[in-house]
Amino acid sequence: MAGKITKAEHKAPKQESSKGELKSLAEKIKKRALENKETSEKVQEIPEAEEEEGTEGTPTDAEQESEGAHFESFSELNLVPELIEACENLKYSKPTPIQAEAIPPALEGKDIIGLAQTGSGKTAAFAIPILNQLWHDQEPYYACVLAPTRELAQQIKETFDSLGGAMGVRTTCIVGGMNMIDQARDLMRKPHIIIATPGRLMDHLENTKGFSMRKLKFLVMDEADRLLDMEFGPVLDRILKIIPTQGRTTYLFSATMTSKIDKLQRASLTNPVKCAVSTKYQTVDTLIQTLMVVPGGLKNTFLIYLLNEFLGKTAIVFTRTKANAERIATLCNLLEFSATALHGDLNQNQRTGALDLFKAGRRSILVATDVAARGLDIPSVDIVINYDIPVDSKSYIHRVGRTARAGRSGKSISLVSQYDLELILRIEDVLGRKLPKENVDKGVILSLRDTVDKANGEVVMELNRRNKEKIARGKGRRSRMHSRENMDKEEQ
Ligand SMILES: Nc1ncnc2c1ncn2[C@@H]1O[C@H](COP(=O)(O)OP(=O)(O)OP(=O)(O)O)[C@@H](O)[C@H]1O
Repeated sequence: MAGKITKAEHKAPKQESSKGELKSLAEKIKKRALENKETSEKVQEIPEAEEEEGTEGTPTDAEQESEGAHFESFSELNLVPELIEACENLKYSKPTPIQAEAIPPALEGKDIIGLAQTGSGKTAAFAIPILNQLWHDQEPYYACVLAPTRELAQQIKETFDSLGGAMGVRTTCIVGGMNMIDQARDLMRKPHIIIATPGRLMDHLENTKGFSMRKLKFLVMDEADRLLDMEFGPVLDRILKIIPTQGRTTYLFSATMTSKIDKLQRASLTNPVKCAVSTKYQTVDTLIQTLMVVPGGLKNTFLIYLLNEFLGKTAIVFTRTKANAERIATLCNLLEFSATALHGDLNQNQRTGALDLFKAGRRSILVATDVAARGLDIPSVDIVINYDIPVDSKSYIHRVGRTARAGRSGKSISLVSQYDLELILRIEDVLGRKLPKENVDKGVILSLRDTVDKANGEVVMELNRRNKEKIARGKGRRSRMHSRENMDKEEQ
């Protein structure tokens, strides 16, 4: 029985189950939905979870929305022609508000603290002034961009490549989980821009002969508030000690502001210009955010119900734990919703593979931990589902920001159990409003419950079996791997 469940990221979406009742579930759900419409009065009521009245929250420490410089085109920004052309090629018709606000002072050589909503073009806002200056200087190890996750670092590299390709810019991505020797070789080719996760960069600074950032001109911290948290703080301090402060320009960017950014400002910024085009915790207007109150024991059923409602759409489902991400992705696949998992327990090839499958549209559901919460820019994402409510309100802002990017519309739905009420109240508080409740067809949900529970039971058994195998296999290897992987904080 357990052997029939196959790993989410390696199998085609249509999977055979020995259980007849699990076959073609999507069609069955539709059929049952129709049947239930006729008998909806008769169906048993789902017990309502205890609901608390939330208070209308107001954003704390809300920033004043800045006026914002207005530019109708990139040619007004006094950039080198290669960059203007690159923006045209990328179909960037005019600068976004954060770009209009941040690029002019950046071109004057100022340090920048950039705050703008998710999906508002912050990457180009810091990449363009760096590339513009690089055009004049053409020096190796010119700029370093730090990002909290490997996937985000890779994506930032791609943005630099697209914007700077015509200028002949050399970039390299230095992240955990990849071969150190290959990376050392890439570093010896003297790239202009290094995009890195902090742990692995530190590893190279300490161990790769001939590599130093003593002449670094630009340091960028993307998702700066995340980089400054407890997890990354110590390694960041070590990096900051090694690279020069004098003659270095520093940019901090994020969609969420914390006092920790101010701390870093004290530590290493010089008279920074604060470019804030959104208030603290502001989400974009094109994003519709709702919640579903989920009675005990029905979370999986509610999720499958939702995925069926949005059949044909592209969704990211966020979980709090790696185990939940793996379980939900496997459950989705067993029930014939094509899903793949992304979390820190996968090796880098599996992580890259999962993301590529999702980006290419070969999987319509990405089930991920917060490793995918920040920065990932996948325009096709229609819906974000919070299977688990994030414990941190900032995470909520970043997670839901994976949809409704660059002016597109999108939707987020949070599954709220009785244990999550406090968390969701806190989130509503920072958002400054209550999230409306999503309507559900209770009849359909009840009709799904047995099938979903049974499938989940199979999945749990199978994953337990796989885990035991993995532990048995990994005993010898673990001690060898441990010290290096410890550096890659973004894994955790
Ligand atoms: N001037 C522009 N015109 C149109 N699209 C743009 C422009 N600048 C950037 N974009 C596009 O907007 C999308 C979002 O940009 P980006 O990923 O930089 O957002 P972000 O603000 O960093 O978001 P997050 O806070 O989630 O990291 C990208 O697909 C990018 O190509």
